[in-house]
Amino acid sequence: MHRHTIAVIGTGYVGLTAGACLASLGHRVVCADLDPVKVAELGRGDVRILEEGLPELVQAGLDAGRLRFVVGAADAVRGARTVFICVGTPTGPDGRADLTAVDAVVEEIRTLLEPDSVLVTKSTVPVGTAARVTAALGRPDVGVVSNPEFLREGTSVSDFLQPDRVVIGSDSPWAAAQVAELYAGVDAPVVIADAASAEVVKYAANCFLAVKLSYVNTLAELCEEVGADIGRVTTALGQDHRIGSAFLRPGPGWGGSCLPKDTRALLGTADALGVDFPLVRAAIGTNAHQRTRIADRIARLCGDADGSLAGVRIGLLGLTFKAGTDDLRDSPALALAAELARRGAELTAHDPAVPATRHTELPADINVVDDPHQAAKGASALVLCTEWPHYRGLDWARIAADLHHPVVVDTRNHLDPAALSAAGLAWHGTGTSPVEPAPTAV
Ligand SMILES: NC(=O)c1ccc[n+]([C@@H]2O[C@H](COP(=O)([O-])OP(=O)(O)OC[C@H]3O[C@@H](n4cnc5c(N)ncnc54)[C@H](O)[C@@H]3O)[C@@H](O)[C@H]2O)c1
Ligand SMILES: O=c1ccn([C@@H]2O[C@H](COP(=O)(O)OP(=O)(O)O[C@H]3O[C@H](CO)[C@@H](O)[C@H](O)[C@H]3O)[C@@H](O)[C@H]2O)c(=O)[nH]1
Repeated sequence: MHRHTIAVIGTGYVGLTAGACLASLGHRVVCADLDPVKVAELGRGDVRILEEGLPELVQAGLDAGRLRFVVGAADAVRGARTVFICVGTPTGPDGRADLTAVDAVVEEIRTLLEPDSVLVTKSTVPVGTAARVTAALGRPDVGVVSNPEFLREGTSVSDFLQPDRVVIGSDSPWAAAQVAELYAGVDAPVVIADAASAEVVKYAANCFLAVKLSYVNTLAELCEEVGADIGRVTTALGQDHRIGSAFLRPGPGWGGSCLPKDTRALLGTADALGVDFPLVRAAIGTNAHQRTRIADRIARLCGDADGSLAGVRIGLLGLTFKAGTDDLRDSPALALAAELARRGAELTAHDPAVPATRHTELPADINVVDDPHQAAKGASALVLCTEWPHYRGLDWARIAADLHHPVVVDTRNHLDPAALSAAGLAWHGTGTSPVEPAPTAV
């Protein structure tokens, strides 16, 4: 395998994972970020994000002398044959992806790129960006490639090294081939496409997943109305290989740094092109409906008939957008918390990845505690928002004694209803019938 010299610009979830994984494949990688504190920490092997296996991989890269961290893109691109842009592309004021950071990197390195090198966008960027980058570069010798990233937070390393596929899009076949070579050590199909198709694939995948989840969440609502069980429905549904069993778990809605912003961005692109995409719009609307639906349910259980929760104390288990990550961006738990607070609830929350010291990142009306049992103390309901595995093993008898009302709302059907019932708690799952406290327990 050829060993390449690579620059990675941006050391967030994607850049740091890509940098460390590419180094583990034998390449020499220089990662750049704007934040000097982060660069110094990473240079010491100090990884501040929660990603399984990433600290070890970064340390191994540093020890082998194959991974370095520098401040600023300019320093990183010197001597690099391939440069990956991995900076953020958040939602802009019009709903479309804001390309300010991508444009800034291109402007910064335009004249510094090595002759005949390749510039790759790994950031999620709207269709047309490769053409825009090519025009801004003004460097006919430099190949421009779209190589969208499909990793999930929490499992970023294994997703990067064992992906379902690698997508490489370019209008320059030599540049696509050069990027494909970097993945020689990865056992996955490589899809070579034109740049526009590669850019579309990324949004197509995330929006499909969002549609699938909104579909499931509405099915769950339907199941509640008719007395069916969403677990049984999705098991049978997923056995149809045309549908697949992944991504069928109902919950408080889909969140995170990608699905919400990428659905908005695809709609923005479609709108700008005069293409109506009602499916994606409906998926977003259905997702926003989940917080209202769950808050209505909580209000029925321990608030007023009019939906108010004035002065009602609620305990929340989980704040991150899913288990296994410390990321709070667009978390459905926070959306639900905001809705509950709007109705007057007093909130105490626990999350293993959000110690009380991170309270400054949260709305002031959420009291963060470091012990899940504390979240239950004096609350009228305990609401599970994030599926952290250890929540299954909580001391339910103690929680039953501490709760003001013995009610647990499990938005993800993560807990064991029998264990809760035996401890004297009512379990209210999603898309299924509630389980009342066992008569012997009360
Ligand atoms: N987070 C994910 O799971 C995921 C997965 C696939 C794709 N993506 C996409 O990848 C991109 C990055 O996402 P992320 O979650 O890693 O973002 P992030 O916000 O965690 O990290 C971005 C990093 O880029 C740095 N940066 C910004 N401008 C820079 C510049 N001019 N020079 C050097 N560094 C700069 C920032 O300081 C930050 O550290 C986005 O487009 C996102 O949509 C994210
Ligand atoms: O059955 C499921 C699966 C997921 N979710 C929720 O859906 C959201 C997104 O989950 P996931 O896709 O695992 O999170 P991300 O890490 O944001 O990954 C998505 O977004 C990334 C950024 O674009 C892509 O690279 C990934 O392929 C894509 O899965 C979270 O709130 C999950 O709790 C459910 O409610 N039920």
